[in-house]
Amino acid sequence: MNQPLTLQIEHLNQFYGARQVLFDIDLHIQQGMFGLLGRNGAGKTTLMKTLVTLLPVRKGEVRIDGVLIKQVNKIREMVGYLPQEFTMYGSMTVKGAMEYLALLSELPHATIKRRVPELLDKVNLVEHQHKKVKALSGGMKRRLGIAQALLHDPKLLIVDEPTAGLDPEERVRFRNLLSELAEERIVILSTHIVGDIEATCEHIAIMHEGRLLFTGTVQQLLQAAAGKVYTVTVSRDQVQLWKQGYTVTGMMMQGNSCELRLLSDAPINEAASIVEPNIEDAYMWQLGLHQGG
Ligand SMILES: Nc1ncnc2c1ncn2[C@@H]1O[C@H](COP(=O)(O)OP(=O)(O)OP(=O)(O)O)[C@@H](O)[C@H]1O
Repeated sequence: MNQPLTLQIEHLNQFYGARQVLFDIDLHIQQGMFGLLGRNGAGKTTLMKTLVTLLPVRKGEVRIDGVLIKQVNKIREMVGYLPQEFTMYGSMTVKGAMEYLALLSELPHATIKRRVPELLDKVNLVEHQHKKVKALSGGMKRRLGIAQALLHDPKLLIVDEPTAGLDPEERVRFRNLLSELAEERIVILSTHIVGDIEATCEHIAIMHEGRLLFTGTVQQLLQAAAGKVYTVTVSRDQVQLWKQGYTVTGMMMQGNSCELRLLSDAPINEAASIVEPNIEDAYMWQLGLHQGG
């Protein structure tokens, strides 16, 4: 009865007019939290919009829990979406806006009465429910965004760049909320912030220029960069030279010298030490592989 949820994306190509922006995307995602990492313009939003049926699939196949994405009405009942630029009725109260959206989603009255308070509680906004939406902080607005995306209890929740502009405390709180929600559904978190992924996702994909560069676990990503990350101390005036020769992932100035953290496929020199990759190094390593660096 309780089969694990799956999202299957096969040979997905996506276009804006004649311009192709996604190339042969193959992804199988299971229940839990999944991180989609990539620079601005990598194609993350396009993929998210495709999954929530805002863009039609012209080439390839997508199934959510076995249901083909072409069954738009069915799919819309299964997905919840918090877009990057999320705005809500600013002069309504938090509770009022939720109820209004629930009405627009044609939820039955009895369900609205039960679910709106439940969701406000889940996202920790009960004490702010009578405030106007425009008076909420950035973090609270995002949490309200999540609450509205959960109104119809979706099996797949998609959150696009949710922590941009949040302070560190709000960011942690928001990530924890997503982890909780992923206990009973698939949550896809799209971000260019490596730390968001590291803290929450076991499985990840890296996108670059419309293609998947990597899919696997965070552990596998780190493993792929093992033995490729070095630290070396150089004098300040040599820093530029080193930056031209290597991908530098960290710099720490110490008086007249500087400790560089850098990526290299081959040993550098006796003074350089190999260190454990962190996720940022590992991400940069994948980008470098793609660019032939
Ligand atoms: N409506 C559109 N029409 C034409 N091209 C578009 C459109 N939206 C996005 N693109 C292009 O598609 C590519 C992928 O953009 P997309 O927004 O999916 O990337 P992203 O990884 O989500 O980046 P960001 O975080 O900046 O939104 C980019 O080259 C972008 O310029």
